[in-house]
Amino acid sequence: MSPGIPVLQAAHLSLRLHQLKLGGTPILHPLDFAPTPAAWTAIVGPNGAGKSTLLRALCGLLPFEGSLQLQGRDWADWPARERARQVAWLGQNESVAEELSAYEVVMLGRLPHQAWLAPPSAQDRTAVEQAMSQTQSWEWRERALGRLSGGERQRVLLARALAVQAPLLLMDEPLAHLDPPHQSDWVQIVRERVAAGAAVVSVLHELNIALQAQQLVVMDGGRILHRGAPHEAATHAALQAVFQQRLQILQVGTRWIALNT
Ligand SMILES: Nc1ncnc2c1ncn2[C@@H]1O[C@H](COP(=O)(O)OP(=O)(O)OP(=O)(O)O)[C@@H](O)[C@H]1O
Repeated sequence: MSPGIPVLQAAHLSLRLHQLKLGGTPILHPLDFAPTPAAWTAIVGPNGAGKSTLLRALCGLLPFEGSLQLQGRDWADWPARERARQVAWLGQNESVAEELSAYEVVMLGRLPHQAWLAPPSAQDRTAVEQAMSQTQSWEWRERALGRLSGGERQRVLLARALAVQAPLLLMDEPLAHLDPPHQSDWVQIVRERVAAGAAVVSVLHELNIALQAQQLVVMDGGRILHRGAPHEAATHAALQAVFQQRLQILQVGTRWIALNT
């Protein structure tokens, strides 16, 4: 990564249903977005706010209007394999060949690093083992993905995203199916990635986890309504507004927590 150049920069990015061949309704109104370097950004907002659409557009999975640059270079100008080394993606309800072993699934994260048809290198195997150890999924490495529980499967898919070792990590509802201890482990993994210089962007419904991010992006109606730190009164006000004033945000020790009311 070149210093001073944003890892990802979306300018005037918008998306209408006709770009999905469905009409002309705007799903994302023109917005600018650039994840803070070496930081964790959490995107939050009510159902249908456009969070997943934004994240999917940011990693090139949806057609959009506007500009998207990865490390200062237009998204479309990147060779696909090179780009895949720069951006790791964990989607919602991803379909993956269920008969593959957990190890094989995580190794898919190394494909952008491998020469065509070449066997995995020692470096690939180390990256996979590290990622599976981090998500505590190593012990079921030989089990087929389709024979894992929802939370176990999610930890394998998280390991696949980590195994890419990309400077930008985009995750859509990464905590789905994770129990509270594994949610805390996820936060720890994100902090380690950020300490190593990565930018992490996650869409989260778990506000108490999102309030531990460095930056919150609050969305509603296909727009970004607010960006700010979790301790800022303006961030609390934006959260309360988009969630119909049905939240109380309290400080507990050094942390902020949201209570449903
Ligand atoms: N392919 C599609 N066809 C029709 N409408 C769509 C499509 N994709 C998204 N939408 C609509 O766009 C809006 C934003 O959807 P999106 O999935 O981005 O919301 P979200 O903030 O991630 O919601 P949630 O919290 O419920 O997951 C919603 O109203 C959704 O119904």
